[in-house]
Amino acid sequence: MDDQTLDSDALRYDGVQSSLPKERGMPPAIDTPVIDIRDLTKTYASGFQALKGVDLQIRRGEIFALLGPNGAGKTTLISIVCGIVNASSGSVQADGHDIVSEFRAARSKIGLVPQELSTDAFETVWATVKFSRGLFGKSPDPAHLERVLRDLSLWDKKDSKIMTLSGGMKRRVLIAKALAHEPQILFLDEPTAGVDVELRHDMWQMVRRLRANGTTIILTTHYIEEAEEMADRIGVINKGELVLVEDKATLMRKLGKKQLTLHLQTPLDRIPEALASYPLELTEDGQALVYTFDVQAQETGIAALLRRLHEHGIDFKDLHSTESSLEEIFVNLVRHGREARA
Ligand SMILES: Nc1ncnc2c1ncn2[C@@H]1O[C@H](COP(=O)(O)OP(=O)(O)OP(=O)(O)O)[C@@H](O)[C@H]1O
Repeated sequence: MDDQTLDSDALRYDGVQSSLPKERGMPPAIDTPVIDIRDLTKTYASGFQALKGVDLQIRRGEIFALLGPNGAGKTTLISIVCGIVNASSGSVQADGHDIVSEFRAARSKIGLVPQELSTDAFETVWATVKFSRGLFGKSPDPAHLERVLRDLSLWDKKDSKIMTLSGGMKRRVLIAKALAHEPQILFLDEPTAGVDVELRHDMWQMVRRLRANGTTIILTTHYIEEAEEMADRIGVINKGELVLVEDKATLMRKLGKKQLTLHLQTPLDRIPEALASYPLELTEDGQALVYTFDVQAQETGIAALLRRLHEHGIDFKDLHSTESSLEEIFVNLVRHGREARA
């Protein structure tokens, strides 16, 4: 380990902020990005361009969710940061270390939980996590490994061969392996794809615990629910381009729409002409009017709409409002991206 690594570890645990410049041999400021990706491109040998100039800065200690449809480039991006795939151009720094010229230092900061367990079927759980720690040149620390296995409810399986474990337990082993060398940054590639609800919640809990201890978490997911539940910030990637990066709350406020549903006293068979200028929809059974409005807008138009309804003798017996979910926001973003390119 070099001095800078030691210093930045100390800095993290003390929680001391420093803005002293790096050139003077001081550790990087705590608010410098823990992962700094600049203009990253990847063209595979087939000629396929999987990443088209991605810029992304991950903040220290955050949970960042990378969302994107199949083939968007999520795994490619993670694989480059973890040194599994070479970038075609651009640069990546992990905790101040260039992932190419300072590979070992950069990689030792990172834990990667891949989508699938490929080897180790004949190894015991204990042997495989011990081996993973050793790979990064860390001195043995059975107490740390025990903590990790206990946290993941794997302690009583420590002497079992991996091939004898259930799918969910194998997933936990992947996480234990990634945590064995105490990384500051943890990548989870589709952590809960195909796992049951209980394991998914266990994983969410574990992720929160790790974050509380200062670990930065980057997860890719197809499950919008997961991003909505877990993430501090969300990045959406589509066809190799980062379409947006935003605080989750801001994203939901900015792009979210609200809908007001008015349940009518008397069903309508169509929306009256006089209300045609309003963004109103009549439900199929004619029992309710749905009004969509922008959460951001200063004037929602609700008061005027209600007055108009009253003037036209349309009474309602009940009303309720709903907010669009992250899922709707995501689908819209990806769809609009496609339309813009078409
Ligand atoms: N070794 C390779 N050679 C050529 N093309 C590849 C290679 N690996 C990935 N690709 C292509 O690059 C694109 C991005 O793949 P990637 O695995 O990064 O997507 P993803 O967002 O992780 O998808 P998923 O959600 O399905 O896992 C896809 O079109 C894929 O077919």
